[in-house]
Amino acid sequence: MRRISILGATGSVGANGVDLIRRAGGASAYRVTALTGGRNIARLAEMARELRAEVAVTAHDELLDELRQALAGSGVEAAAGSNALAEAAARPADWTLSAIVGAAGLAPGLAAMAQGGVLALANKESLVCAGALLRGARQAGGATILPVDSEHSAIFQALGQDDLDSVKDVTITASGGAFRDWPLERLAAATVAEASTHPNWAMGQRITIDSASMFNKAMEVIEAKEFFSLSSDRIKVLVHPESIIHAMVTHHDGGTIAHLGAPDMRHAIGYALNWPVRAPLPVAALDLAAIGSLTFRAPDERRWPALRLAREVMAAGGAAGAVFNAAKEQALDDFIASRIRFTDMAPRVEAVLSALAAEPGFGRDPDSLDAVMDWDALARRKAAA
Ligand SMILES: NC(=O)C1=CN([C@@H]2O[C@H](COP(=O)(O)OP(=O)(O)OC[C@H]3O[C@@H](n4cnc5c(N)ncnc54)[C@H](OP(=O)(O)O)[C@@H]3O)[C@@H](O)[C@H]2O)C=CC1
Ligand SMILES: CC(=O)[C@@H](O)[C@H](O)COP(=O)(O)O
Ligand SMILES: [Mn+2]
Repeated sequence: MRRISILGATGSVGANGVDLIRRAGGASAYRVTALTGGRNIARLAEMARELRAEVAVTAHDELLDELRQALAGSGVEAAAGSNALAEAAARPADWTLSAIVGAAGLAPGLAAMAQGGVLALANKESLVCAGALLRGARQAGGATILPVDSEHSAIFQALGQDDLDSVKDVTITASGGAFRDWPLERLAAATVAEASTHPNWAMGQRITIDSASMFNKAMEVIEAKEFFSLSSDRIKVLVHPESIIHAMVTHHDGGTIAHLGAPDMRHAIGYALNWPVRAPLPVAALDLAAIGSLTFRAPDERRWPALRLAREVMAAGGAAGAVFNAAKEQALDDFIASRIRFTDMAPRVEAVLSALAAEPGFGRDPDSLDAVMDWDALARRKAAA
């Protein structure tokens, strides 16, 4: 029986993964090694009981007793804290869904890679802050990384067996998020509630706000560079309000292959779960006649300065990705806590990048998890200040 683990099971991507496992037969179809979560102990315990997980882990030490009580009599081990998270991720599993939000997903993701198997990667922050480390782990441990971010899954699927040398460029689409059509002068007053709605996708709050600021797309451009080893000039962004086309691959022969689908993450997660086989999934087929038309616009960098920052990060290389991600996470925390305005986030991240560019070693790829987390901590402190 295939062994699986889901890191971040209680979140939006994680719960979609659990839904697919449940529909495939749950504990009678898969042996569930580890399920992890954060603060949502009731949900974590319920999932772990249902799927008869070997271990359930909360990231928070202080919630261990609550998790133990919720799992009493179930036979599921309970554990807590960041070390326990990495230890659970390191237990043998053939397939691990990396769906923790933020740089907190990096250490458990690397631990899962070290034990081999497939890492189905939704946690884009890992590739943004530690692309070189993940590539190294892929080579060293014999692990396979499959993309779960919808655009990267779309590129992967559109590429098929084609050689990257035949590819002129790839295009990642962006919905434009909550404020796509707002007048620019209104953006400074955008509230957290307004930024936390998405026109097409149901997702966690953080990525939803990142969609509105376009930091999500900025991260995805860097993710595409790291995942597919493409240079920045071969990765384009196109605003596509309907979120039906997720990505396109354009070849030197003039052909463009697009990947289309309903905005439902169970497609990308299920594709990675069943890869290399295409199994049926509970995802609605497209009715293009009902949709009628698909529209496109060029991205406006005045509205979305994060896109320009992504290009600068890719040009800088080295620790820039780790600094960019951490400064963005801190700026997002500050926006959510109403300490800064929506429009303050990009200038804050840009200021941190400029300030830390002068630090020794900034131009070198961080060569260990500790080195990445040192840059991460420094960037957060700078952004908070
Ligand atoms: N949502 C989506 O459709 C998509 C998401 N992604 C990416 O997937 C990842 C997950 O996103 P999403 O599911 O929306 O996020 P959610 O906020 O919905 O879920 C995040 C998960 O991570 C857990 N978590 C939060 N903080 C920590 C921490 N410090 N340590 C360990 N675990 C933690 C949460 O636990 P708890 O809730 O119990 O506190 C939850 O299980 C992100 O990297 C995102 O960018 C990519 C493409 C699409
Ligand atoms: C589902 C997914 O992959 C998200 O990253 C999505 O793409 C967000 O939508 P935006 O296009 O608005 O960033
Ligand atoms: Mn995406």
